[in-house]
Order: sequence, then C-alpha cells, then structure tokens
Amino acid sequence: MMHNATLTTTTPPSKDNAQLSLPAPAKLNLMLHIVGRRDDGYHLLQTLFQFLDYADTLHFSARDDGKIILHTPVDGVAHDNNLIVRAARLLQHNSHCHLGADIWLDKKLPIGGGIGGGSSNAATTLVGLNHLWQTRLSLDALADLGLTLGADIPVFVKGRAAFAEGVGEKLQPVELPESWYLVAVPPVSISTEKIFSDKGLTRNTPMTNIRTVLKQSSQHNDCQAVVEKHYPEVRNALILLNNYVDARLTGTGSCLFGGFPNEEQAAIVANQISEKLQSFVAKGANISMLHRTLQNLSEH
Ligand SMILES: C[C@@](CO)(OP(=O)(O)O)[C@H](O)COP(=O)(O)OP(=O)(O)OC[C@H]1O[C@@H](n2ccc(N)nc2=O)[C@H](O)[C@@H]1O
Ligand SMILES: Nc1ncnc2c1ncn2[C@@H]1O[C@H](COP(=O)(O)OP(=O)(O)O)[C@@H](O)[C@H]1O
Repeated sequence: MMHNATLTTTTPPSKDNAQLSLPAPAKLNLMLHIVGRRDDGYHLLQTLFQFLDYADTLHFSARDDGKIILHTPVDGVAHDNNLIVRAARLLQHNSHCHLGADIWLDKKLPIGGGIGGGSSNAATTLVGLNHLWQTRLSLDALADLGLTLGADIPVFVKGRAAFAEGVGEKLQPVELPESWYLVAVPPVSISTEKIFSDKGLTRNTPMTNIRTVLKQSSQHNDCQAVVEKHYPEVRNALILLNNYVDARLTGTGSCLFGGFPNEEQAAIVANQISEKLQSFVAKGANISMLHRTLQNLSEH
C-alpha cells in the first residue's frame, strides 16, 4: 500500500525543485534629467542606467494547465497586480503559449526605492519564461512587451548599461566605470507617480547628449529636490551621507548612492552610518547579472 501511495503522489511544486532560477538585479540612475513631457503626461527623460550586482531571485517551473501562480506574496501588492504575474500573462498571451508557471520570489530589493525592483522582476519573468517555455521572442520583442507594463522594464530586458531617452525606452548602450557603490535605504517607500505629478518638479532641463554626459565630472537628478521636499528622511540621509561621499538620489527615490574606488572604502562608510541609516554595498555592472547568468546557462 505504502509503495502504491508513493507512486501515485506527485511532488508538489516548490522553489527547491524549480526548473530555472534567475536574478533580477537593481539599477541606479547615475544622472536623471527631465527634458519635457509627452501629451499623455509621461515625462521625457535623459538618464544613465547602470546595474548593480545586488538582486532579487526568481524561481520558475512550467505548468501544463496554463495557470500562472506566484507563490510568494509581495507586501501591499495583490497577486494579479504583481508585475511578475502581469509579465507572465502578457508573454503567455502574446506568444500563444499553452503552458503556465509556478513562480517564487526571494525579495531583497527595497520596494519604492528607485532601484527598479518591480521592473526588474517583470523583466526577469519575461526573459526567464521565454527561455523556459521556448517561446523564442527576441529581446527587442520582449522589451517592447515590457514597455507596456512600465517605462523601466526595457533596460532590464536588454541588460546593458545605457543612456536612455524618451520615457526611458530609447537605449544607447554605454561602457561605464564599474565602481563600487554604497546604497543607502531611507525608511520610506516612494511612489514614482507622486513625484512625477508634483507641480514643483523641474521639467525643462536643456537637452544634452551622451558624449557631454560621459565627460561631466558631476551629475544631478531632477527628482531630488521634490523628493527632499516631501521626505525629511531622505533629506536627512543625504546630509549624513554627504559627510563621506558625493551622494545622489536614484530614480524617484528613496535610495541614495555614492561611488567608491573599492569595496573596502564603501564598507567602512556603511559601517560608520549603520546606527542611523540602513545601507548595502554593491558593484556597478555594465552587463546585468540576469544576462551574465543566461550566458553561463547557454555555455553549459
Ligand atoms: C523614474 C524612473 C527612472 O528610472 O525610475 P523609478 O524611480 O520608478 O525606479 C522610471 O522612469 C520610472 O519607471 P517605472 O517605475 O517603470 O514607471 P511606470 O510604472 O511606467 O510609471 C509610473 C508613473 O510614473 C509616471 N512616469 C513614469 C515614467 C516617465 N518617464 N514619466 C512619468 O510621468 C507616470 O505618471 C506613471 O503613471
Ligand atoms: N514584484 C514586485 N516587486 C516590487 N514592487 C512591485 C512588484 N509588482 C508590483 N509592484 C509595485 O510597483 C511599485 C514600485 O516598485 P519598485 O519597482 O520596487 O520601486 P521603484 O519604481 O521606485 O524602483 C511598488 O510600490 C508596488 O506597488
């Protein structure tokens, strides 16, 4: 009897026996200018994206019944609104794929931090399920699909550090120094929409170009003044960090970052501020961890 029971029981899906595990890394906006606005209200940006070797991890297994099930809830986000589930359904629909997926998320990236966790989760889902389901969409096609879910998703799909224009979807790959960064995490989660709808936001920074940006020794983020105005936690964190390093906001915040020549120097400052401010240290990357992992998979 025992033997029969064992034979007829299927192993329940779990992240430990998932078929594919992939990172969903963070990004930084090393500079961010707002140069105008589209008719639909979206802002036209010029921004420099670089990835961090600091990531969530997603685990995927295919299902035969077509269901998309995210087994790990994200605080404050309903299952069907989660960008992971929305990205999976979008790919399934557009590729006419009959397979579904069980998905698990190890969340490490702060939410509403301007380091792109939700967007990166969506991009890793598109790229990961395209691989697992063998739907064979090109990266360009996946980036176009991703853009319908969020302005930040294409850069994560493409996986190359880039100068971005438009709403963030016109991407020119760049080679940047891969510095070490101290990333401070003030204790607030910031809505991108709230910052972009502030009347006081600078929206008319003169257009620049990639060559000028790469030559400049100091950079700025047009969202920073508005974020500092609304969030004293961010302003105070900036004051503290600026005692040690030239610190700046990434995206619409709340995270702040400063560059260091090596890990040790970044870690010393992380340690010095640790009683007042949560932070992590990570290396900048011109090729995202997602794409380096996929490259390794295809080589083995
Ligand atoms: C500002 C940036 C810079 O990298 O990053 P975050 O701080 O969010 O990480 C991005 O452009 C954010 O991209 P993403 O987070 O995907 O934004 P979306 O979901 O597309 O849009 C959220 C809301 O922000 C506003 N929005 C977003 C992008 C943009 N170029 N102009 C906008 O006005 C819109 O009001 C939209 O309703
Ligand atoms: N998988 C996900 N991880 C994080 N946030 C998500 C996810 N799916 C949807 N969201 C929503 O996206 C919003 C922005 O999240 P996030 O990408 O972390 O911030 P930011 O855009 O500041 O980098 C969150 O407040 C949340 O409501």
